[in-house]
Amino acid sequence: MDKSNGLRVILFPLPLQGCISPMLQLANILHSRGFSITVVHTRFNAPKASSHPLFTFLEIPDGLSETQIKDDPTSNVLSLVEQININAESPFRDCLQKLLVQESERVSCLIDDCGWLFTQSVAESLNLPRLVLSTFKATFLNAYPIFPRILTKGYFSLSDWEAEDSVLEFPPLLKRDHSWLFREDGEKLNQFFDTVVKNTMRSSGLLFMSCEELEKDSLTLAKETFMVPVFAIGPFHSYFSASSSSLFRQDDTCIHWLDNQDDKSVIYVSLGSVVNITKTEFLEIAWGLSNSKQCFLWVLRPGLVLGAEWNELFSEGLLRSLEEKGKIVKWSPQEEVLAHRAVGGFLTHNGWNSTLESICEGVPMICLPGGSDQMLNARFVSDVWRVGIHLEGKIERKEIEKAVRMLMVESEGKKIRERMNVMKDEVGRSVKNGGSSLRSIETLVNHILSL
Ligand SMILES: Cc1cn([C@H]2C[C@H](O)[C@@H](COP(=O)(O)OP(=O)(O)O[C@H]3O[C@H](CO)[C@@H](O)[C@H](O)[C@H]3O)O2)c(=O)[nH]c1=O
Ligand SMILES: C[C@@H](CO)CCNc1ncnc2nc[nH]c12
Repeated sequence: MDKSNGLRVILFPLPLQGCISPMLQLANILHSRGFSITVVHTRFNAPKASSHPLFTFLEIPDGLSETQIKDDPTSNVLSLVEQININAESPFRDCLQKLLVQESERVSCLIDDCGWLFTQSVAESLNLPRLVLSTFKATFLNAYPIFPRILTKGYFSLSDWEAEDSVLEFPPLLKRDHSWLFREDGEKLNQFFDTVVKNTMRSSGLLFMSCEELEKDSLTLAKETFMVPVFAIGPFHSYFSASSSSLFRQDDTCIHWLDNQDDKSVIYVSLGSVVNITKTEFLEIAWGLSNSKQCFLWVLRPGLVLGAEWNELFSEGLLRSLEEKGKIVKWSPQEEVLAHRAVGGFLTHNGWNSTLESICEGVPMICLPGGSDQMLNARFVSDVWRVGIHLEGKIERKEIEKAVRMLMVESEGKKIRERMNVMKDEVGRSVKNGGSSLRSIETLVNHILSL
């Protein structure tokens, strides 16, 4: 670890697993460059301070009641983000004000999630520079300013069969992806995106957990769109594991189970921390996996299936046939799983973190996006990079069985795997000596020092 440079950076993640992990990776990167780190966080989904002894953690109230927390507010991300944006504003302002007075080191800047709507104004009122972290692919954030145009085109109401062709405004998205993109109220989203865009344009810089090897053009476009310095500083998974920021207890028994499986024989199945599926979809996935006759490791997160606690929907017969070939856990150490020699494929919802982790470990994917940026990530994986198979929203046992077999045993799968190996090496170079992300971090550090 480098020695301290006498400066402190304040970080403030959104309280979602997919936002906390990249923020703590950023914390590790900046700490390794000599910055002291304070992480301000809500009580809800508080990161585990004990996993990060090098950083200072400060909790602020978020106004969520015990009943709201018990009902799992992450089941509607936009409502949650709206609610905590209202509740956390004044506690955050108080906390930041106190910090700036009490802190013995000079505070260089605030870096927080693009989903916080009040932090730009708070930082300005305290004369503190603010940088923005987007936990999405840059292509997705670039779509925020053109959202009103997309909205008026009416793609959202198209039904699947009308919508095979691509969207001029937002490649490589297909029109049919749009009905899924945002299942929320368009006007509400419009306002949200508009605020994010305006705040980002007032900020001192924009950070992405991404790299030039993945999206050079989108990064250039982001610079032009938001007119602030842009830094692509990832993917750093092989250096600072995202799993160390896990909010839930990881079931490590799956690693021992993987140890007993053949090389590249297991399909890992996980839909991330917020996506929900219906009971019917859940059973179709279960039968699809079982009928594929391939080994699988399935993260069945409590709360994943709407209206179910955990695995009570399995009949005894189905459970028995699942257990022949599979292992089911509530939460996995995902990066360790993807890095395991026995894992040969990843059936994923294509959250940006999962997508990056899969690329870093060279694991080809089956894409089952659940909405928002996942629709876009999935198109890149299947249609642009061609390192995965898209289920096209068909959560049907036959389709799942077909895709699993195609990826794991057929010659098409072999080609996809070869392309993924090439991509893994390319993207891996970004964080090695002389790589684009390492250079970007150097520029970022100098930028922060100049603020
Ligand atoms: C289910 C499961 C997840 N994880 C980790 C892997 C990832 O680092 C992280 C999940 O992040 P993501 O793959 O981005 O997915 P998710 O939780 O849905 O993330 C949200 O935030 C992401 C980043 O903004 C978005 O790209 C997604 O669309 C959004 O839904 O949690 C585990 O370590 N073990 C697990 O069992
Ligand atoms: C409807 C969503 C757009 O997908 C906006 C609020 N959600 C979010 N806003 C900002 N960062 C996020 N990281 C994960 N979810 C996020």
